[in-house]
Amino acid sequence: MGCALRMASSMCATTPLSLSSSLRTNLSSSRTSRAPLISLRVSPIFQALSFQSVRTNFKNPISASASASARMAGQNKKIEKFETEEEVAVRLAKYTADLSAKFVKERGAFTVVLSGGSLIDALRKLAEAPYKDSVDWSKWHVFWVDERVVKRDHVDSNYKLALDGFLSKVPIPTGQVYAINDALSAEGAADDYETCLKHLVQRNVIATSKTTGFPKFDLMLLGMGPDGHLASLFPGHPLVNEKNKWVTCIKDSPKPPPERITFTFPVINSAAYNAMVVTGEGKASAVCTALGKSQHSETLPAQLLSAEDELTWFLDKSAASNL
Ligand SMILES: O=C1O[C@H](COP(=O)(O)O)[C@@H](O)[C@H](O)[C@H]1O
Repeated sequence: MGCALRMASSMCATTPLSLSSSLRTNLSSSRTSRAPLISLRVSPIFQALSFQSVRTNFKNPISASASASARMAGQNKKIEKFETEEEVAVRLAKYTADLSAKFVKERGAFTVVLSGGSLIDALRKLAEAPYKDSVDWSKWHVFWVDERVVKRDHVDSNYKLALDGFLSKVPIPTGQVYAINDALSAEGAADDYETCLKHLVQRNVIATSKTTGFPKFDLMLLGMGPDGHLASLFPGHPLVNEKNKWVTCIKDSPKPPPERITFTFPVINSAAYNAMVVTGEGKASAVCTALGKSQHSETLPAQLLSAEDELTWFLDKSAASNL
């Protein structure tokens, strides 16, 4: 695709600058929409990347005709159903681009949280025309709702997945992609990421929820496993009940790899907009339970998902087949 990625920062895992100074470095360096390569010694959490645009052809950008949208009574929860996964991807691109425009207009920045897994492929249309050129990528700040404790170039890395499938195709400033520090232990990486978020909240890059006091990301783009897990919050695991921490770690994930870090529910549910994107028949049963249409012996994490402004479930026909 002619897409070039250059690792730009000098990683400083052993002797990082203080977070506040590394943050200053990155925020100031990211004021230009195409940030130059940075060769400062910065905390690895503020990894700097450089992206080169690619050209793609994309016809018939919006065809959400098969969408059946239903707002659930009395809740800020919507379900949008589509015939195919392709239509989900088309709709998700427009939905995300529209929210980007809204938040850039309202607050001059757009804070977007990515998950790993199938979500990244579902974002593919956003890196194509018309959005590739119409979205103000310079205002995007990108975070991860969960990450595996592996090196960033490891096949299991959610960062690598997003980089290869989406981030390397759009010109988001290098200092605004907040990868997790892959040189730290699970506990260390979770603490480091939470500290990073706190600095960005202080600077109002990330908003704060007036209701909960937790960070209020503009949009989280989430996926759900067939077992009903989201982020790295798994059914029956005590982390599902965490009430205080923003970011925590799990060392016994039932889905490999076992060590991960994850946002907690107070942070996830404080997001302005949460988009849960689910496709495929293998998830139909969990979708049914998560949306309260069937019972399960234990509460699935996906059942606990909400949002401050609006939660939308984007489903293809297969995922919605038990509803
Ligand atoms: O392990 C993970 O799984 C979930 C779901 O992945 P999917 O491939 O079934 O969509 C994902 O959302 C999460 O970020 C990831 O770490």
